[in-house]
Amino acid sequence: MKICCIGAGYVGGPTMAMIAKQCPDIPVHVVDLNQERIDAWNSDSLPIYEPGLDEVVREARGRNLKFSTDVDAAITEADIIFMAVNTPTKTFGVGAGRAANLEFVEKCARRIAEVAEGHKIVVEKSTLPVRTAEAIKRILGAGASGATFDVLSNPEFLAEGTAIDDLLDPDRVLIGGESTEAIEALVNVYARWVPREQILTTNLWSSELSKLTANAFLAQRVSSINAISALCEATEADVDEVARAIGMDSRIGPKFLKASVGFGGSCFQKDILNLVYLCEHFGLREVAAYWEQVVIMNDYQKRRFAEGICRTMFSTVSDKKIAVWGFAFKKDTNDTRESAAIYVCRDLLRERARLAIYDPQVPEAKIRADLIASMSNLAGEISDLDRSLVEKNVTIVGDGYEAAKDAHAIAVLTEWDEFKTLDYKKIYGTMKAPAFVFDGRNVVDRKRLTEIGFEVFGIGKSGV
Ligand SMILES: NC(=O)C1=CN([C@@H]2O[C@H](COP(=O)(O)OP(=O)(O)OC[C@H]3O[C@@H](n4cnc5c(N)ncnc54)[C@H](O)[C@@H]3O)[C@@H](O)[C@H]2O)C=CC1
Ligand SMILES: O=C(O)[C@H]1O[C@H](OP(=O)(O)OP(=O)(O)OC[C@H]2O[C@@H](n3ccc(=O)[nH]c3=O)[C@H](O)[C@@H]2O)[C@H](O)[C@@H](O)[C@@H]1O
Repeated sequence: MKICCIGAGYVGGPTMAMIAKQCPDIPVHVVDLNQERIDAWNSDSLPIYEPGLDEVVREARGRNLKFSTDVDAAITEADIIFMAVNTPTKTFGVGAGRAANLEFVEKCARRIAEVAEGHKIVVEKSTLPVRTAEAIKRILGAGASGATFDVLSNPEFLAEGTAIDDLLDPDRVLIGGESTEAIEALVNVYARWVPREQILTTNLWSSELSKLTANAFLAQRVSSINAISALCEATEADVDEVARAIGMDSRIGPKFLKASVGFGGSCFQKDILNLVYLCEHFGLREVAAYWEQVVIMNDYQKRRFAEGICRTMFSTVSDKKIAVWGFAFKKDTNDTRESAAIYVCRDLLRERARLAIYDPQVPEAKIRADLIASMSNLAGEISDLDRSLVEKNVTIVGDGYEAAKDAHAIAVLTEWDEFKTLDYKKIYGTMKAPAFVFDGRNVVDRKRLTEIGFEVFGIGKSGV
């Protein structure tokens, strides 16, 4: 048995590294069109930051884990082919801004149809709209090579920052398909380390839809607690106390109730918008509107945070220095896709603030590229004014202290652990007074900081 995976990104890389680690006798070949990414996977500096990933890759790479750009060879050799390519929101044509762009998945399927021989199991690892497998089966079936295929859906539930633990000890593995033999072949791979009762098998469509539904439910919890955070701020209730009180109800549960500046990441928004598009496609207008509200609430939360900063700082942040702590969409990742920080920074820049941004993992070029992109229109155009705001009003610095020096305010946008243990007395001494802290993640010790002299505003805490 041999495995290949097309797409060496945040999902393809870690999932295949884990399979290779747990199944030393199965050769695993991960391929990508992006040479730079493959080179990084073959180096000591992996393309993604993920706690524990280095060790897993180091153990398996060179033994039974290989990274290359030779897509055709990988397809030809493999018995099981995973497709873990990106499925971003469409930015053009019908469904722009909502539907998933299936171009990359379709290209994979066409390549497989062209070069495969014999029998292959093709696994949808990417997150896809329900009934995509129907299209994939047709594309594979139209190939001239005479190869035969089974298509399975095996969505991935790992979260960034905890990917290795999630892969090692998943709540469940989900496999949807039509052929019992194909399902069994994939079950046997995961069963090397995941207890059988946690490997769920379903029909293809339930599996595809379960992935979108899981992300929609998770994001809905964040939007729900964020909606309540606004009410807390108006009523002197404390959102962490409310979350704790409701989370102790075993029917609600305590996880995913952390109020924040808004959820980010490559998937929540795109998957919900995709769900909304699907519902509209099937004429389910009320269902579409229900789920869309989760994204609308998230946009409101990001906007509300930036507006709160301006309002609190005497209604102007123009020419004021604001330290931005954290740019990744959550801690323990270098991923910035859809990070709330991008939109908060954009709004502050448009108010002419000067930003000193620090993130322990995100490189300067990435931060600047994200800010430029956030100011561009759909055609990718950016006004001279917006470009000069990113060029002149943004500096990227090496730590939280440097960011806060001479600043009027600190905005905490990612919950990196290091922000809990900084020397706040020292920081206070270097800032302009009154020194504001806007904690978008509720990570700082409000009481201590207030005693030092800071004016602290949190999410769902009375104040901002
Ligand atoms: N990022 C995450 O934490 C999770 C993502 N997912 C889903 O997994 C899928 C992949 O996501 P990411 O890994 O984050 O994306 P990514 O953008 O990090 O990686 C995708 C990779 O596929 C490559 N690629 C695209 N077309 C190709 C082709 N025709 N041949 C070879 N390589 C090709 C790209 O060069 C890129 O390196 C998406 O559908 C996403 O929704 C699911 C669970 C978690
Ligand atoms: O399909 C995907 O891509 C993945 O999306 C999420 O994983 P991820 O986006 O990596 O990270 P999460 O931990 O879910 O956080 C998402 C966002 O919500 C925010 N969040 C999360 C939890 C919470 O209580 N409050 C909150 O604001 C985080 O800060 C982050 O910005 C899901 O948790 C994974 O199960 C799924 O596989």
